[in-house]
Amino acid sequence: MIPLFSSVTIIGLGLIGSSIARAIRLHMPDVRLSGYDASATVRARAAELSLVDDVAERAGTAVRGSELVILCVPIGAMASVADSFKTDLAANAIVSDVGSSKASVAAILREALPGVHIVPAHPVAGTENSGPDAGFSSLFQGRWCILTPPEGTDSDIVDKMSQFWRGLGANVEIMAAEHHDLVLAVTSHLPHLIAYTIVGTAADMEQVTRGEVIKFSAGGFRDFTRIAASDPTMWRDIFLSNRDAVLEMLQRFTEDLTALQRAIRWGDGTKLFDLFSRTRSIRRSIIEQGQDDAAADFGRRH
Ligand SMILES: NC(=O)c1ccc[n+]([C@@H]2O[C@H](COP(=O)([O-])OP(=O)(O)OC[C@H]3O[C@@H](n4cnc5c(N)ncnc54)[C@H](O)[C@@H]3O)[C@@H](O)[C@H]2O)c1
Ligand SMILES: O=C(O)C(=O)C[C@]1(C(=O)O)C=C[C@@H](O)C=C1
Repeated sequence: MIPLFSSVTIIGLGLIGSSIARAIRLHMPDVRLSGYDASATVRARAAELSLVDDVAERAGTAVRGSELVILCVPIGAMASVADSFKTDLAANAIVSDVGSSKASVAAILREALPGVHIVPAHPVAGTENSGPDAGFSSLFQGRWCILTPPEGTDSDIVDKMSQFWRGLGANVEIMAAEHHDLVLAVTSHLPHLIAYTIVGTAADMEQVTRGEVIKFSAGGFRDFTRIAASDPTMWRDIFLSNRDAVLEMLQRFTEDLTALQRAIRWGDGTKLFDLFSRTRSIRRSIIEQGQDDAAADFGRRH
């Protein structure tokens, strides 16, 4: 296969950046990889792990001569990072990112990098862990990567980015950034908000329950604590950047929760049973589609 890119730069060498680097090494071994991270500790660790061929001391040095630059930093850092390397970008370089919300990141990149080919992406794969040691090469295997190219993007460039993600093992879907943000608000952002809330509430209850919440945590609560252990910076930025879609979904959710509260208060067992049966079948169809936790479980174990 003709290599899609001869050189790729990864800015931000944490969970996602280091997983992309590892997957490129595995599936596209001829690609010249360079990287940069704002943290000197992460840069040193990336060099120790040989995640990339060159760990630069500046973002501008890392992107020089690169055909593809992927921003793997928290959403709140996208604008300043893009600004820091814009004068060093090669002509015709493609810039992409992996941010978990898309419309606001696309606007930030468009403004910071006028005239540059920008193809925002979101690999819908991850774990609650962060940093260069948390990444693994199979993270994207069989997972979705959603591309949200702005209208008018050259179709050859979109095809190239689709092939790139397929090359890393992902399935690719293309959609509008606003639609992505609405879908992910319900499938990813709201579940995280619920997990953060319930773990916070339980922690606040510790005095009343004499420490027994943590002591007897098993099953349901334990699953929530995994999600609620996710990176605070990353999730703060997701909620601030996808505010409108999250608030809309939260409104719907609150209404549904109130309906369940009524069902419990009035002893409406049929309503509860019907909902729980419907949700059980949703879980089963997710498993049948092969979208279970296999990749994330692998990452947690290794
Ligand atoms: N964690 C997930 O499950 C997941 C999944 C898909 C997409 N994402 C998105 O990927 C991005 C990165 O998330 P992650 O989980 O890899 O986080 P991470 O904390 O593991 O890594 C982020 C890295 O970016 C570096 N960084 C921060 N500011 C920087 C700057 N200004 N310049 C250069 N480096 C900087 C940090 O030092 C860190 O090493 C986020 O935008 C997030 O929304 C995360
Ligand atoms: O499995 C997890 O730990 C995740 O939360 C991963 C998850 C998700 O919600 O599915 C989190 C945020 C990303 O943008 C993509 C994936």
